[in-house]
Amino acid sequence: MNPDILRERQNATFDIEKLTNILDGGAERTNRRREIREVLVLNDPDFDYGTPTSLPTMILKLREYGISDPVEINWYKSMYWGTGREALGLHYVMFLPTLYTQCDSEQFNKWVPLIIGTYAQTEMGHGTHLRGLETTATFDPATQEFVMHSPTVTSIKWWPGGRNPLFLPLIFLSIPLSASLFDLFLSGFALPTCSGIVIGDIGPKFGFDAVDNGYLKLEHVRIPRENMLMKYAQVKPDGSYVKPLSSKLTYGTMVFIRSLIVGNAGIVLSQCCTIAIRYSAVRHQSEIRAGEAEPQILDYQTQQHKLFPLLATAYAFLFAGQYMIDTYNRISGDINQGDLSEMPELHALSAGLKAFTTWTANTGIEVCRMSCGGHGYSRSSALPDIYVEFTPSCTYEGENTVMMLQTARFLMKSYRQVQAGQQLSGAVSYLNKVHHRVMAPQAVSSQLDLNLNTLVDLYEIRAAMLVELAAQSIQQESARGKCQEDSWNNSTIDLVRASDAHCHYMVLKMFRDKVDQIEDPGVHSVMSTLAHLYAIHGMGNFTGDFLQAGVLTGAQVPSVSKCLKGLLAEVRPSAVLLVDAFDHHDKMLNSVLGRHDGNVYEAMFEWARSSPLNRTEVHESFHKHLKPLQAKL
Ligand SMILES: CCCCC/C=C\C/C=C\C/C=C\C/C=C\C/C=C\CC/C=C/C(=O)SCCNC(=O)CCNC(=O)[C@H](O)C(C)(C)COP(=O)(O)OP(=O)(O)OC[C@H]1O[C@@H](n2cnc3c(N)ncnc32)[C@H](O)[C@@H]1OP(=O)(O)O
Ligand SMILES: Cc1cc2nc3c(=O)[nH]c(=O)nc-3n(C[C@H](O)[C@H](O)[C@H](O)COP(=O)(O)OP(=O)(O)OC[C@H]3O[C@@H](n4cnc5c(N)ncnc54)[C@H](O)[C@@H]3O)c2cc1C
Repeated sequence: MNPDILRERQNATFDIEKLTNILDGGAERTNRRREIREVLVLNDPDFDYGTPTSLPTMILKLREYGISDPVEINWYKSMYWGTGREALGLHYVMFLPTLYTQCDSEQFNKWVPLIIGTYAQTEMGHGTHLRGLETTATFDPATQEFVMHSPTVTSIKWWPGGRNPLFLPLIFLSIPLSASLFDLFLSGFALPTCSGIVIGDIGPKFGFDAVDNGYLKLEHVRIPRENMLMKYAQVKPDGSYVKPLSSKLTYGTMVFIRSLIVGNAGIVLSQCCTIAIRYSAVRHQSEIRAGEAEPQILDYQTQQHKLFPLLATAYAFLFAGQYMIDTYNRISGDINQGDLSEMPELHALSAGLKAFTTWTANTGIEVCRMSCGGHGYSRSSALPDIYVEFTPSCTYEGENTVMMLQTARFLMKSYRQVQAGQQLSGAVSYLNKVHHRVMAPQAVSSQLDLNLNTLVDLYEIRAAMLVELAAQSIQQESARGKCQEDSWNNSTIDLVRASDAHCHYMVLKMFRDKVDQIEDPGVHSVMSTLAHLYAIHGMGNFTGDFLQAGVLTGAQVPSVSKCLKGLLAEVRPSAVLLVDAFDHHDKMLNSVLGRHDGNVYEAMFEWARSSPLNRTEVHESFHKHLKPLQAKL
């Protein structure tokens, strides 16, 4: 083991295993996750790590081991495939969940055990604006069929992931059927028997290469009436239409996956922090004091400033992900029982946190990569591949700006309810105080009150202020004679800013609540330090907001920076231990720089030597191209 890494792991001030247990949701979950990883994957003789041919093996193994719990499926898949996406991802996180939530019982029993499928909602002309989808579904009572058709080039289904070229069970959305906006259809197209179907691949992408994103053009293709997913809405044999409780129930899968993405952003950021911080502990470069040995780059304050706030953010997002999925499970359970009262709040929370966490993690991956210098640009670091695979999450499952504006819709509606004298509950209850809060500057002291609860309050006031400013912008636009839609559009910069601040407050609040639950003194202390770092770092980035909200004075601004520096130094001794607690296995991280043993240079040389370009002393291209040319010169 590299001596630097060894030294970093001595004198731990907290129990790493206990922190890993907290991240997993308990010691039993940690043990089960490791059992799946060590026994069912790594020690399985059939396991050939992540090669395409192993996809069928993976499916059969999941059945052989009786792994059916969605989270355990994901543990197995992520160990099998490492940090990359894989062809079945969409099947597990969109196709199956849609069948689980939108099939009636007969359809569920008929289809769920049997098929692998994709989710074709987006069209070439519309991804965000679902009411603009053009694919038609016309019911033919004479034959009890729906005629599916792509009337225009822009209506061609575009992007469905995992578009199996041979057999194409897919769920797709078509344009409105009477009062309902969308209905989901399951269409088992076995290509040889279905004319009128044109499918193909949409071509090379920025990444996401393990997933074959395709296109689908339908020319008056007929499918049985029974293929409409009929849990919430039905078309009867006589063509009459039974409306769903809410047209938004069709959007349920998107809410589910957005809820998952919040935790996934935390996982991906934790992977990158593991790589960058372990590497920074073994990389020596330049000098701090003339004549002394080159220091670990982790001892440079700028390196700490790049990485430690991201480390704190990774923990924050992992805890936010736990909260999000718990909230999703609770509210979707109520929805299943017919209680839709919290559906708008679930939509607003999942949409906003999905955008907030993916935007932040996306930027953070690049900071981690660049903090590793040239070796960060090498594929051996895994960081370029992680970035390429993660960055579309800012676009898919709801483009982030659009998602932030969905949250803003909910915030504006809540603000108007407060103005009308209503008492709010839930995540927006802080708006109840928006008119009564004394936003006077804190005590004249130039010292910041570092109590975590106080910091949460400051973020709450900042969010409330920005919500009010956005609402006032809309009111000012209306007062200038703008229609409601133009008043909204002319305020969307403020609206996104308000949603971002709302999400920032929510994430810090969740972090604080999680820290409050931690009983072990050592773990509580180090997590409290990270939560403070997360809060203070945000205050440094958005100082203007806190000054404008009147909760920070000009005299206190220097202490924000001073406090930040102190917290960076406080985290330094525990940095490697904090990434060890994420418990990412070398095989899954697949990074020469992030190895648990820190033996980077030896591994990098071996990695380079294994390159196909190094299979022969002289590359074949010399003999094929250069040598003949030299002979002619
Ligand atoms: C078996 C399970 C296995 C689980 C495994 C466990 C773990 C997995 C681990 C990791 C996985 C993590 C991540 C996964 C990684 C990758 C995922 C894999 C692949 C990704 C492939 C990508 C797929 C896709 O992209 S599918 C297509 C996605 N498309 C969208 O999201 C469309 C976005 N656009 C919209 O949603 C629409 O703009 C809009 C928001 C619906 C707006 O609609 P519209 O009506 O036009 O506008 P509004 O007038 O604004 O809204 C009207 C009204 O409706 C309310 N509303 C809107 N949406 C919803 C909703 N979803 N729910 C509830 N209510 C909604 C809105 O608030 C408004 O209401 P109001 O009028 O009262 O204000
Ligand atoms: C890797 C990948 C995989 C995908 N997999 C699937 C899949 O399996 N199935 C599927 O159905 N789809 C899939 N998609 C498609 C994805 O869901 C859409 O790309 C996404 O919903 C965005 O829609 P769009 O591409 O039409 O972008 P647009 O909505 O055209 O966005 C372009 C720009 O317009 C802005 N904009 C749009 N509307 C508004 C508004 N109301 N207010 C302000 N600004 C706005 C956006 O902010 C953005 O800046 C995938 C996409 C990617 C990248």
